Amino acid sequence: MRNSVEAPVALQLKPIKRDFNLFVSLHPNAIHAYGVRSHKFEYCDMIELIFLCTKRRSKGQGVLILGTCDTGKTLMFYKLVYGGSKQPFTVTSVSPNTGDYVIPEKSKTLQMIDLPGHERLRLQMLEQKKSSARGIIYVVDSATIQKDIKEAAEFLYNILSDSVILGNSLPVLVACNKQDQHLVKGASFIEKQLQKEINTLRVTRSAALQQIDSSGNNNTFIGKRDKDFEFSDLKPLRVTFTECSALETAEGAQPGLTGVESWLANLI
Ligand SMILES: Nc1nc2c(ncn2[C@@H]2O[C@H](COP(=O)(O)OP(=O)(O)OP(=O)(O)O)[C@@H](O)[C@H]2O)c(=O)[nH]1
Repeated sequence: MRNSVEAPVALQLKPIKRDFNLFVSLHPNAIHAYGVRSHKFEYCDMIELIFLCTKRRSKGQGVLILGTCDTGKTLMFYKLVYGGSKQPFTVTSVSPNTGDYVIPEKSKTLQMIDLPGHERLRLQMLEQKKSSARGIIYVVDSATIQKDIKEAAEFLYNILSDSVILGNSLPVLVACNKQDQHLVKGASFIEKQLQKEINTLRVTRSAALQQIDSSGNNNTFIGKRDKDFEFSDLKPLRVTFTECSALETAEGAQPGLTGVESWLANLI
């Protein structure tokens, strides 16, 4: 994880001695970190305090495109990175694809990273790339989601319970792809189904882990303990849903990737 720290201008200050009350009034959030270890506030405390005040949440430029197999991640990647100029014939990915996406009208660039959906590779690849991420697009196939709900929910659960992703509050967009097909499920239906499945998963996963760790301490329970799981319970991590279609059809079918592009525009 990269932490960017602003230039410690206060290092140029002369060593000072101040009482604890002044320290508290300078930085109330740091009381917990310092406690009442010392009633004197020294030069080295000042340096630590400056660090605490200027430390920023790590933010990479990468946007991970994740999902199970054949949901349309690679096609989406090509559409975003190369626009309409390249409509590739995609095959099952075994390694990441990376390329730049320039946000229209902002002249800012995000690095799109399409990761393989194969179950043997996806967690390992996520592990390698997660710390450089600024956001995650989780792609589901809206035509087959009912049949594949367990696998789709399980991978999403792994993502949402990851300590780095939770710790960095990475925004997650669930892209309900292939909306150009007939009889597909809409975003709100998919959201409810995923919530239901994750609700079950978090109980079974926690129970399994409690058998291993009798202390009962594990970080895999996401959401609130006293109610059914809802994505909104993960705040400050934001999970949003959009309907999209990565495939360009002859009629230029809607919704295309409009929802994905407006979400990307708000990432920077
Ligand atoms: N109808 C339709 N087909 C799509 C859409 N997006 C992708 N596809 C098709 O779905 C199939 C799988 O697409 P990929 O982009 O290779 O899927 P992937 O998620 O990268 O698959 P893996 O590499 O196995 O993880 C291809 O035949 C695509 O043409 C879409 O929006 N609509």
